[in-house]
Amino acid sequence: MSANIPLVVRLLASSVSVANRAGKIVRDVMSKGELGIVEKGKDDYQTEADRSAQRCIIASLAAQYPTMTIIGEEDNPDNGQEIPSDWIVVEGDSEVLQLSCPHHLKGIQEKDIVVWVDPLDGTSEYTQGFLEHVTVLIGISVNEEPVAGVIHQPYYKSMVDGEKRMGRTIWGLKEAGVGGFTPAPPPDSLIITTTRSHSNPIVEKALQVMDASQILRVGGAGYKVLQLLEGKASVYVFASAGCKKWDTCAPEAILAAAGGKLTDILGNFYKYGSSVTRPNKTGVLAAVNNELYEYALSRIPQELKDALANK
Ligand SMILES: Nc1ncnc2c1ncn2[C@@H]1O[C@H](COP(=O)(O)O)[C@@H](OP(=O)(O)O)[C@H]1O
Ligand SMILES: [Mg+2]
Ligand SMILES: [Mg+2]
Ligand SMILES: [Mg+2]
Repeated sequence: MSANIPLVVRLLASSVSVANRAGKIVRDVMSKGELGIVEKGKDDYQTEADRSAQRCIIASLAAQYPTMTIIGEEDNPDNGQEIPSDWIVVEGDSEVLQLSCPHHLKGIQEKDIVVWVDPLDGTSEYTQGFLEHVTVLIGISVNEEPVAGVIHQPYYKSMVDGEKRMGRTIWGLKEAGVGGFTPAPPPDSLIITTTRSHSNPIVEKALQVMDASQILRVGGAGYKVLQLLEGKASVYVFASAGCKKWDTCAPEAILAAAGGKLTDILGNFYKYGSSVTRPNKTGVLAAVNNELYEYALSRIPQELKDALANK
């Protein structure tokens, strides 16, 4: 890769390529049928696919960007095993390498970047066979702010030049654009997307106040933001702790690159520096444009905001 291409663009190109490789690992683990499920906490699981995909992504990025901070969801996923050499991906996606870098990101160095890796978002759905909901997320933050990201969907089916293709990779770079999918306008009526497997009474209360025509309950922060980008849902509402920085970094960056917004339920942006706490304690609120976002925020009652902020 040319050293003349700005770091952020090279890193996004590397992230697209390695997310594709990680997606193949996710499919291979499922085909073998040995998921190796570990219960990390209540309603919180890890599989061999989460562990292996994370090892692939972190080893590949660390090999190319040795001084950069990379934070993955899973703790100690390697268990002392060596990484297969074909899991190390070092070439970058050629289309992304052509991107013109926003001026203010041109001088960014490895020390200014934190990469947030969710090797498999939607693990509950993966173990239950809702495979379309599963994504691989790589979020790139610069000085605490998400600026670029990748959402890879390993089980997305399409036809390319008359051939069946499995998997697709959506990317975004703030102020430069998005790719890997066809953006669509939001639906005509208000459709909310929310959690399928992590609800509670406050989550439900925040859905009721939206006065929506439909509520879609699907897995993963990545998949919910894809539904916003593709015009399948108007707003993503999750009034609960539970999501972490690796769930929202890539989706927030791509949504912002597409003109949208992702914050907590109070309307505040999360920060993504290496020392922040991992949990997104005050929930998630997101939309593909400002009008929908402001509508949704205006519907959240103060007592609900207080309930989340004071938990
Ligand atoms: N109550 C909770 N406990 C643990 N994880 C939660 C959670 N609520 C949300 N999450 C995490 O946030 C992500 C999106 O959740 P959801 O599908 O419910 O919207 C999932 O990421 P992972 O699948 O990567 O762990 C999920 O585990
Ligand atoms: Mg998890
Ligand atoms: Mg996740
Ligand atoms: Mg995960």
